[in-house]
Amino acid sequence: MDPRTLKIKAAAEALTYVKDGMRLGIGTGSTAEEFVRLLAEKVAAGLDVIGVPTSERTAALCQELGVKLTTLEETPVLDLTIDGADEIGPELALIKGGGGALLREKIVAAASAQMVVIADESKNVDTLGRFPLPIEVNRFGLAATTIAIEKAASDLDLSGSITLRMTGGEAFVTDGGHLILDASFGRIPDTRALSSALHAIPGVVEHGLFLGLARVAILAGADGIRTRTQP
Ligand SMILES: O=C(CO)[C@H](O)[C@H](O)COP(=O)(O)O
Repeated sequence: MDPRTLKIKAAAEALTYVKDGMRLGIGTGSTAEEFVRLLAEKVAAGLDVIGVPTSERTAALCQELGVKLTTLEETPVLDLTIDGADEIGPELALIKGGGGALLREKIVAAASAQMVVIADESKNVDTLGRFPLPIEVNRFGLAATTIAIEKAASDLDLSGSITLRMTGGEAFVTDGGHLILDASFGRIPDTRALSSALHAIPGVVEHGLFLGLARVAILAGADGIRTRTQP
């Protein structure tokens, strides 16, 4: 089955979690975009929901397709966030941020009563870290922040390249105006320790480890849909 079909299947299953009147967090990325397309069809058929987009890109798609939007200022408590992921590990710990929206994605997920992750089976892993961990950093002090991240990683026996994300020959800039460092650690056995160590570095705005946020992962594979849950 081609990758897009799998994404659509996962997105369609996620729609069953959406109920009339819900306040939604709406994720970013190609899988989340399939969800927005299906959601827009339901909205056109009469479903009444309102959403907080996790990126300017998602906001633009929602506006184009007629999905009503709000902000966390107007609607600070959400019922459900649907979003993709780059990796889904034990206890539904995630790596996110491949699309560069990790800061807003984490804020929106944390403001939601439930987070449902949608992906194809290839994103399910035994240990997080094969996908480079996105770390959003302030522009100021980039070199010093990078050294501090290397030191924090080394203290946890993690090593690997840490590279500034580029796009079209220029540094990638997030919706919040920050930069992204992609850290290729290979394996991250202790995600909580790394999360705490990164949060302790002043130039780190946020990182792509999503711990204790996802409650459901909908995984689409050649054999059908599999749902993983985390109490
Ligand atoms: O975290 C993300 C964006 O910041 C995305 O959810 C993640 O990169 C997965 O994207 P895709 O569905 O395109 O594989």
